[in-house]
Amino acid sequence: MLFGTIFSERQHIAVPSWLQIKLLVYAMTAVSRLSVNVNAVAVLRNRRDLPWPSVTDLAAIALEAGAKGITVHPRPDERHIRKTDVHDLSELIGDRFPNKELCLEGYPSADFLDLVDQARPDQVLFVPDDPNQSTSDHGWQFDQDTSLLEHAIAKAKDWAVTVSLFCDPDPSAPDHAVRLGAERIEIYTGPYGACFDDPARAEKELAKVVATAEAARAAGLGVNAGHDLTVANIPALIVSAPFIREMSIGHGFTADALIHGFAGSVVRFRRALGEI
Ligand SMILES: CC(=O)[C@@H](O)[C@H](O)COP(=O)(O)O
Ligand SMILES: NCC(=O)COP(=O)(O)O
Repeated sequence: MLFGTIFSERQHIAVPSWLQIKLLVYAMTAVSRLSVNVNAVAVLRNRRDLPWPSVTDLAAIALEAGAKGITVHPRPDERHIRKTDVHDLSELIGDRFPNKELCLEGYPSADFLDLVDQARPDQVLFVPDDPNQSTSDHGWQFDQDTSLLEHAIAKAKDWAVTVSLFCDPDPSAPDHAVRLGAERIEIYTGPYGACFDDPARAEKELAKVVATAEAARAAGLGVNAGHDLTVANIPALIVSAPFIREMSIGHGFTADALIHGFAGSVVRFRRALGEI
């Protein structure tokens, strides 16, 4: 059979069998690509002046269950992740999970760069979010943001932190990221994730993400993807771009974990990624 169907709970996308075989080979040799974003755990905790649910305890469960790392996106108003969470997570990973990774996401303000300096995560994702934005919804406009990014990237490099830049699904973006000296990009997958009830549109959005991923790989960048990824929409993406190194997943992961538990959802997402 030339084509198989990548099944998901809500989406079905036909992909050639050779791509599925390629994914299997990658899966057998790769470590996990799943970085669990725990922003939503902090949202829940912050409803009360109480320390539960604990961001670090749930992060530990995810790491123990096989996630590659933890991602957080502290926002200037600390509406979910607080600076103290970042320090606690950095300590957790340093003390108990030295082979796992912490990724910090944020707009490269002086305040955020100070936090990166203090926490020294494995990776930083610079995102062009303004402080009032409810969530991330676009990548960098590279022609406008050059000097801000040059400054931030130079700092992160001094601290030996891997730099990733948040990019729209646009194949021209990776060249800008290379020119600025970034090591990776994270492709914004929100438009793809928003097509959960429209398979035809999902295929079109997926094609843009994959074209961008391929351009990034050709330019020598590591390729990450994130935003609104789910157990349902990951399989078609990973089978089309099996070289993706990391997917950071928060909202969809937490929704899934409310039903299946944090450890159970790590297994479900790793299965969607073809890793187990
Ligand atoms: C960079 C990105 O894609 C975002 O998804 C972000 O990490 C989520 O932020 P919120 O949890 O504040 O919506
Ligand atoms: N970088 C994307 C991320 O960390 C999580 O995004 P989402 O799954 O909460 O949309």
